[in-house]
Amino acid sequence: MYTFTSSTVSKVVNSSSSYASYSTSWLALLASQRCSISGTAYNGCRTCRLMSTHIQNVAVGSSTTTAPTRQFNRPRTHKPIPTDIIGGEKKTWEQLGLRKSLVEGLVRAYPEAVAPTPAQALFIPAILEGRDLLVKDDTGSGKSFGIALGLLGKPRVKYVVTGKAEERESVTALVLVPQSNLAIQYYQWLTRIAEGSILTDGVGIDTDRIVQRLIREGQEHLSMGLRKLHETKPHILISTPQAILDLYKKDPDLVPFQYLSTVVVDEVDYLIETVPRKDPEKSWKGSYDKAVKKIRMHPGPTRELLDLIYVARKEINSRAQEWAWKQGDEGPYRKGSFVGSSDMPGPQLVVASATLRTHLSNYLYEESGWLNKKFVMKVKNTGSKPAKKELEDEGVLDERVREAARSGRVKHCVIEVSETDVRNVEGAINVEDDVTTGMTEGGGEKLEAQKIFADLADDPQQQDHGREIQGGVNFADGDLMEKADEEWVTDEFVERYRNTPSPFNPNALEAMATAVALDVPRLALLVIPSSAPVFRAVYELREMGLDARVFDPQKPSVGKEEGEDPVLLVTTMAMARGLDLPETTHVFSLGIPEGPRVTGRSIDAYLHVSGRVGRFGRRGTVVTVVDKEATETVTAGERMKRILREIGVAPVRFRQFK
Ligand SMILES: Nc1ncnc2c1ncn2[C@@H]1O[C@H](COP(=O)(O)OP(=O)(O)OP(=O)(O)O)[C@@H](O)[C@H]1O
Repeated sequence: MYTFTSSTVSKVVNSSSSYASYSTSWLALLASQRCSISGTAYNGCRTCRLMSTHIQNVAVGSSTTTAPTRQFNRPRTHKPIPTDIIGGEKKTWEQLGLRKSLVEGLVRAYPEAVAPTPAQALFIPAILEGRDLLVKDDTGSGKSFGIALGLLGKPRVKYVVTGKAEERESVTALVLVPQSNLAIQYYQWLTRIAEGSILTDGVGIDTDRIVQRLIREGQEHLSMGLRKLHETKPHILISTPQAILDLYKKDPDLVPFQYLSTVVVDEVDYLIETVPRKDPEKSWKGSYDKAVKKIRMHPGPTRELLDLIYVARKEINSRAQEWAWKQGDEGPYRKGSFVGSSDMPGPQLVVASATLRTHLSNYLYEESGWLNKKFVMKVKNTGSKPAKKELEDEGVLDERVREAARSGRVKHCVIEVSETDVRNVEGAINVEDDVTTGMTEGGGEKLEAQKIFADLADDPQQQDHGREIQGGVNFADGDLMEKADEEWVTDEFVERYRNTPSPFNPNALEAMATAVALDVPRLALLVIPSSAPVFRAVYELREMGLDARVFDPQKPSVGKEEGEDPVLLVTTMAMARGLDLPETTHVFSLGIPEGPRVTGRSIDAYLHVSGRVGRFGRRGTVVTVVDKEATETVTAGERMKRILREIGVAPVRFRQFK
């Protein structure tokens, strides 16, 4: 499907003149090894010589040799090499290989982090060892936090400038994230831990030497981050793939890829799009082909960047694969071969997400060419869930999902709204008050839902919210956002919003506002579609009397006192990925995330949205508000029930509604 080897190299190389130095280091490495394919010395192997000529040619911009291109549908003959590892032993932080001062810093900054989770106990040593890693575990289980710790535990990369005696520091680890909120979160964790450990070390702190972020935040351009990066090279650089690509094209020496020790791709399934393989005989093959073609034409910045960083690995993996197809199992991976040993060129690659579907895993292992296949570890769900298939065979799935809904820490509610009615989706199960959700904990006053609706209905201003435009029309706040201050709202905003129809369904907003007023003790999060205007949503919710605010990761703790009005933070699906807001008890979603159809994508999207609560053993409530009007035979409520069933739970009744 996705061809790599020479075409990628040429593409990559043509876009950058500094590729030459990068490929030279790889060639030196190649020359010092025996060929893994022919088994002869590198210089005596025809394939190696061909390859090196090819790489040298493309490095100077004159690709003449064509390396073999992999065909997507060739049979896979080699055995899968990585082993899945589930769970791990209980260990202390020190036993994982983290140095004492770092652990002291961690415990000082995060006293609750007394011990690593089973998954962290597995992947932190693997990070320190330099293994490639695929980490898939529940939302809020500590993946990103553990990865950040592992990176802090790695030795600093230094290099000697040719002709000079001095050593220079280079960026050791590059953390790629989809958006600025997650970058800020990483940054905050890392600086807090580093500050704690430096206190222990008894030396001053230069945060810029430890971590920097290079990312566009709001209206801020990259220039500030670039200035810092020019002055000091951090141990860990957090950025987006696009920002690093832009930087590489402009100034490839600022973050030289050949010195990187680790590349982390967090929320990998968001950053790299893949599609499930389909049976060529089936009728929907056409749509699959179309999707594949689209990805080939627009591979996206993450693929582009990783192709660039792992260009040498791609060539080696590709040749090894070719060899395997010709020779049968294992050949290129045999003992003593440098393919797949820790000597493989390129930095360690760590990818993580709560949702890592098989097609993405397959792509990473079999097609991307980025992984060091013999030195890779897969750490997956440490919570044990029975396979859905097994449950279905036994005919117990429904009972199991109902039980999971009753006993789970997170309650999933689905509310259907129409012009005249707001009610729980049919079949939502009742749970005891004390196990519900934090609904009663320190909570807001118990108001009657009907009363609030009556109030809203009486308010002529609320009735004015137009219904002409609904769902997903983006009234980009554009220029106005620039002027938004702490309080976010200016007269200009108000003026514009008053005079334009709302893109939101007013019934859904009202129902949600009511649920917040009735049930949220202090802090909740509203996640709206990525294309929807956040400021507008905040404006409308404020008009309804809620303390709604645009989510700002720089001040996530709202710090309201008990008894005060709850705060509702508003953000988009894209900006919510990976966010950790421990104080949040409720998350609201307007409509089916990535809906309206039930697909792997919408199920994963729901998992990420709902995963903003119930993190690290906490409890929480997820409320999805959908439109009752059935535009098709299946209502949105029924679709949401299907999504919940897919993730192993049933809807729970939101008790203040019918
Ligand atoms: N070993 C630990 N002990 C106590 N708290 C921890 C530990 N590891 C992580 N945490 C806390 O767990 C919370 C969730 O961590 P993190 O954001 O890394 O989860 P995640 O698995 O990456 O979630 P998502 O999939 O949503 O991105 C954070 O508040 C973090 O401080």
